Amino acid sequence: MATVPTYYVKHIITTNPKLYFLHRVEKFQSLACLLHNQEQQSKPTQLDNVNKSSENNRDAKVTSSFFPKRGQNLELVCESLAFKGKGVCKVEDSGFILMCDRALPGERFIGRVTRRKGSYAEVTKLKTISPHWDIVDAPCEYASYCGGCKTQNLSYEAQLRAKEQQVRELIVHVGRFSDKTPEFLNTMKAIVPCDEQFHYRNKMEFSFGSQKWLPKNLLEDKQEDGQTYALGLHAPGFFDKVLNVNKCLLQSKPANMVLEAIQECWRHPNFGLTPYDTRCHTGFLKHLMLRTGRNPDTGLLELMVNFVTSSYEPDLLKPLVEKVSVIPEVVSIMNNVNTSVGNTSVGEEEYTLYGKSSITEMLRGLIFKISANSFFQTNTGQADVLYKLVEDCAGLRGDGSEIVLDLFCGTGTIGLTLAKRVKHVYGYEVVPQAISDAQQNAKLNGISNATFIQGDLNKISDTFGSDFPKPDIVISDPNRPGMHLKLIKYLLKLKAPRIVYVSCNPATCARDLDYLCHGIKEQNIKGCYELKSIQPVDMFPHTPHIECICQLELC
Ligand SMILES: C[S@@+](CC[C@H](N)C(=O)[O-])C[C@H]1O[C@@H](n2cnc3c(N)ncnc32)[C@H](O)[C@@H]1O
Repeated sequence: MATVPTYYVKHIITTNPKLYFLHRVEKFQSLACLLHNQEQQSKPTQLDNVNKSSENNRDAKVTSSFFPKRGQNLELVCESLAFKGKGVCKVEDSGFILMCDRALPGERFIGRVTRRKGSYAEVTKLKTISPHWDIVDAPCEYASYCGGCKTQNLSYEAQLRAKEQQVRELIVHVGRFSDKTPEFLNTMKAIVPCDEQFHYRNKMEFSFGSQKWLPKNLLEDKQEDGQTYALGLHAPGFFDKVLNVNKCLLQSKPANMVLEAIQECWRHPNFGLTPYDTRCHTGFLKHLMLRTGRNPDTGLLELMVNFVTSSYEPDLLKPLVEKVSVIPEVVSIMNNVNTSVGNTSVGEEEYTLYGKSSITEMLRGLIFKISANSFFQTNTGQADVLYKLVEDCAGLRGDGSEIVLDLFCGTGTIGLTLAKRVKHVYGYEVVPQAISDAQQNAKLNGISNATFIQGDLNKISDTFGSDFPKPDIVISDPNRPGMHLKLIKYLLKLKAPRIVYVSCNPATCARDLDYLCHGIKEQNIKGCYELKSIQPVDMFPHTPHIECICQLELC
């Protein structure tokens, strides 16, 4: 029988959060079984007791292997946070793992098993018996049911601890780095907190929907207005239901003024505006994207409002444009027209309805132009901190002699912030618009030693690298799936003296670090890097996202 190579399985597992979790759970499971077998088999377990008292219990002889069953109610304690901020609960003795959305470390609660997935099960929280450790009041009225800020009622210090612990576990279990050596203490740095824990997002995308969503306990009180149309955030797990939101504490104050102004008027019957219905593909308004930047001359906030619609009908948008253009910070109103049935906000056509077609932002002393669809780090303040750390890890000599290869360069931000201290920067990126923004950003800042090339780094050929000199430093900042194996192999062959790996997914990051440092055994490829440091950075308080900067040096 043909076997699938382990490196391939590992690559797939860490790219897919669900599979990754399963894999991790299986590791815990085997450990738990091992420990369990060493214990006295006759000892009654808490698990047995729960089974016996359960209404669903058919037979007192039911063994732990049949546990838990779908629909069963259990009393659980959350131990830690895992992927996507889900709470991890273990059944005492058996170590069976249950995952519960919105359960926080230390919380004792009653949960109902909704799905059993092989070696772990999913649970829905029914009732909290005693709250989690480090409980705080969530300032946002939607925090307990909006999918965005899952940990707003966990103290910020506890959020940081949980994130740091996740990175550490991944580096040890997936990356195969030992945390038992004295060097590990120096390698694994403490997480860098975010100074601004609210109003830090410079971009928010809200959706218009024809079906307002409310959690069950609020249905009776709040749907008296008879309104079914909503503008807000997608209900967790639903592509067609929208939680109506009048204010989001993660975005800037002027962005909230725009949201409120639109909420006040868009349903007015005289305007004839309809939300796009994602099931029957009718309706006009799809998304409202709000981007906040800063004017480089005055330092004042400036806002772009982008309406994503299913067709181009500027007259229909006129009342909304009039309403928001009076807000002093609004300097750009755009219309992206997206005729596809998909949920994306990038339009096939783009129109300027008011003011300019882009806004600006400042980062590490440079000015960046941001258009409606260009990628830009969503937390500007913390991006400044992140880029400073990247520069430190790059360890530039500063004599203008080095070559930097900036992989997944987006609009060129990292490479451009390093350009003044190096000989040349070569940036690679798949999105053509981002490349053109990067070139304009270089011009805007008077930088002539940066070249940006459009290309797909998942599809590199054997000739990749022939059009630039061997780099001294490689910066790699991929999106969540991490680096493709082809790119890893290229880097192992290239042997640049230093790699700075910036990651927004610690699972794929740990996997890629394992390849670069320990090699790919099945392919007889040796690793040739040493992990010098791994620095988690909190870019997004109250959410499960974690950024990491890793410094690697050629052995
Ligand atoms: C996390 S962002 C980093 C952007 C940039 N370094 C920054 O800090 O603003 C990842 C970037 O990788 C790009 N990207 C994703 N897949 C890619 C691929 N296969 N080839 C090249 N670029 C890709 C995305 O378009 C995005 O701009």
